[in-house]
Amino acid sequence: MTSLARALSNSKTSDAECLDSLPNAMRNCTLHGSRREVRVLVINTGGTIGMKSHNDVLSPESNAFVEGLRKLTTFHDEQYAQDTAFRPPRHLFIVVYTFLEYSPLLDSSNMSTEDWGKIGKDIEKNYECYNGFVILHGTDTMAYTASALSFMCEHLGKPVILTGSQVPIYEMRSDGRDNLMGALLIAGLFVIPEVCVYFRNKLYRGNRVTKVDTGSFNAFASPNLPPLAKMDVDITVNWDTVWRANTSTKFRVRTELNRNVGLLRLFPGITAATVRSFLQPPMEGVVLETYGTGNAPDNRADLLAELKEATDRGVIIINTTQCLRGTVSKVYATGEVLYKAGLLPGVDMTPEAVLSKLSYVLAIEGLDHQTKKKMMAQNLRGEMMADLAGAKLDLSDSRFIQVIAKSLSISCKEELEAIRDALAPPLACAAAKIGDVEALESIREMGSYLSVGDYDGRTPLHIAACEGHLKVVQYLLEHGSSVHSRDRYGDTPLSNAVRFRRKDIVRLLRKTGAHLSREQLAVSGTELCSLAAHGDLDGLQIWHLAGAVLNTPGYDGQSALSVVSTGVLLRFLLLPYSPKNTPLTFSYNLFCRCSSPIFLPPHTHS
Ligand SMILES: NC(=O)C[C@H](N)C(=O)O
Repeated sequence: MTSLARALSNSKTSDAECLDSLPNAMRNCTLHGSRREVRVLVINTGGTIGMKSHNDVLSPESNAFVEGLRKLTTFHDEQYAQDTAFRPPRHLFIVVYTFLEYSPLLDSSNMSTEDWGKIGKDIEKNYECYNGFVILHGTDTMAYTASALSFMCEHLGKPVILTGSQVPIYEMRSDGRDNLMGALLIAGLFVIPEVCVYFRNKLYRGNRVTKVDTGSFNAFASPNLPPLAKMDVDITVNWDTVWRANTSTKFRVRTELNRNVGLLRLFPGITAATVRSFLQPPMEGVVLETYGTGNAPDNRADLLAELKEATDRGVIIINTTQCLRGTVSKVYATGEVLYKAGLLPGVDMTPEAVLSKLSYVLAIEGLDHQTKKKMMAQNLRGEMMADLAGAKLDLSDSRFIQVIAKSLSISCKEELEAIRDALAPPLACAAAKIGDVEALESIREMGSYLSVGDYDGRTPLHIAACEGHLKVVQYLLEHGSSVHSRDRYGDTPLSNAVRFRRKDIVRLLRKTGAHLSREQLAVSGTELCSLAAHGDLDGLQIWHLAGAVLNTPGYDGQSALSVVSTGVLLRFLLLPYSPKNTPLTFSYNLFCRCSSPIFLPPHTHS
């Protein structure tokens, strides 16, 4: 453990102590200030990836992972860490990652709901400092943790990627190195706002996976949803499948979980007494694993009566299939009896996802029983197939695409889709520029992703933020645009709104969880001093709204507060101020939550 990591694990350590123990590498990294530097927080909870063998059995080894990685040149670029003058060429990315190691490290069989809460809270605490998060975790219960985190993380806008391995990373033949490298790259370079599992070159939605193999490196499957991304020679992200945030609410983690839930697997000959005792209070939510498309014996009145009695009492029972793939539906009389007994269909959810969804929904205070049942039937985080009735895209419905297709003599579906994908981003940007919500809606109806940027990586949200079109910004946020997208200059919609002084948009973006990046905060001191020196109250106000801290020193060590004239200062202090919205200070963000960083060598990203 580094001295800083040790300082961090002591909750009584003051911020000043943390700063004192800051290693040189960390100080250096603040000087790099490259726009191509992305930051990832790795939370190490344990699992085989960091285990060593003692008396022929594997168990987690504390304080060994970081030092082990430092010795691997692919995982740590010492030269970059030391060379403060080095500026990477513009087409290269540097992934700077930091470890937060839990104590004790756990075999994932020892994980509990409290551990899920701790991970969630650590993501929340560090949310603004990092582009993405990697959770090192044992494979045995990874599907449960990934599902639970997917529900606990509300309005998530950044990637949270769980990974681990089947063989410890210290061994000659280990899948851990590839898994960690892939997870770091995706967490750092892609805005995939989901809790995911990365394993064996594939990125899966976390609440869709299940562990299917004890011995293969291909340990996970996502039977009802294709992978979100594949890391072959190229990294291919299936953006059509990626879950969109659809929100203008800030990220938060809900750690309250109801533990009165359970899984019951039906088998021929199960007795009514077994079912009765399982459904006894305090049980509140049950995942019933049934046969095939959700079937149970319809010639067992005793069993069905126990189920009915429990649902009448308010126990929520979800009908899921024992099959690995497929969905629950009302095809057979043996399935219909379960609907009549008050069970809800689990559609195509995995048992892990249903269990954690129940645990999450049942713990939400202030919801009546009916609302909780309704939530269980809703697709909250992409955990189940949406109701597709009427949602099927028919490209020929779109007149615009039809006209273009006709003039190019194109008729096959693939070619039409290619045209749509090529045209949609610039069209959406043009619609955002003129504030045309209806045009954006039509483009979205064609099946296009409104977060895709133009040739400069500028998304419709960047453009609407510059132009000050509040309604468009609101619409885009509610339809999957990410507040964290960065254009080729490293600018975010928030920094654009600040530059063009769009206060109402800055407020909305902040409410949604947008924040200034480390680089923007680092230069904010000088910018604020300049605004203060010119008596530009409006400019100071907008930076303040965006989260800049007014006493951040500029290049000469002076802050805006020391530069500003008294008149302006007094006017400024009259601004409405809510302690809840106070941004974390720069030094707190940057140093006190970080242990010593490790540098990945530059990665070419096409
Ligand atoms: N491959 C693994 O990580 C298995 C280990 N028992 C764990 O879940 O922690």
